[in-house]
Amino acid sequence: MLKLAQLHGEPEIFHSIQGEGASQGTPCVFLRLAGCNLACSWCDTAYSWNGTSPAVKLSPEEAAAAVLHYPCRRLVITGGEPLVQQKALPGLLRLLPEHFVEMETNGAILPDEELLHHIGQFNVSPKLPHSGNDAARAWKPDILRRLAETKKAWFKFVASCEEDVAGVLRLAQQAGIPTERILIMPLAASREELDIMRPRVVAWSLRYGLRFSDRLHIAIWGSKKGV
Ligand SMILES: Nc1nc2[nH]cc(C(=O)O)c2c(=O)[nH]1
Ligand code: SF4
Ligand SMILES: [Mg+2]
Repeated sequence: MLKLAQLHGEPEIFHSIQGEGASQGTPCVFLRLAGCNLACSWCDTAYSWNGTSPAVKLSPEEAAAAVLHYPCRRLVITGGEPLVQQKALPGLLRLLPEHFVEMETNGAILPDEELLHHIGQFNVSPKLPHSGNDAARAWKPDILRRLAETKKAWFKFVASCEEDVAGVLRLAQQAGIPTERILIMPLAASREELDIMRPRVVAWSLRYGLRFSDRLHIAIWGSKKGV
């Protein structure tokens, strides 16, 4: 069984454009799993792991049917941290052989070989000290190195100040992350915060030669969930 986040009384599966990262703007079906191995102070999906909204259990067949409801052959598996449930995922992905699958992950759990085979793109978002997590739990250079070696991974870092960006470059080097695979993204939970942060992050992106990622779903829908 898969445990999905619950939103408005339903398992959270929705159709939207990818709001962040290397495939920003692409139509995708999103499936949000419950549970996380970290606890970021600014998490925008805490309801998926902090117990305020109980998870919904779906069989692989039920989850695949809900995904296939949408006329879209690109799937984003997100959370929470989807790799907490990695053993249950091949059963779902075998039922979706025509889908290209992206996974949003915090990069602190290593996907096994079977899952590496199924996932076409990892959107890795390693957590910096400003996330409030214990660094030894959140920053796993060996796992990030392995993900970088797959050549399927992009690394998006949430930045709130210029020191964060300098830190990203230092840490990325330590974890074997190629500079051209890094994106920096504004820390923002609302459209207002995003409007303030976007020009700052763009200026850092130019200064440090790093790719910028917007957060289109926040720009368009604000802090609304399930979009
Ligand atoms: N449109 C849209 N794009 C997203 N990219 C990553 C998301 C996430 O919550 O992981 C997300 C999300 O929740 N919505
Ligand atoms: S890793 Fe992601 S889902 Fe988990 S607490 Fe941090 S932001 Fe939230
Ligand atoms: Mg998110």
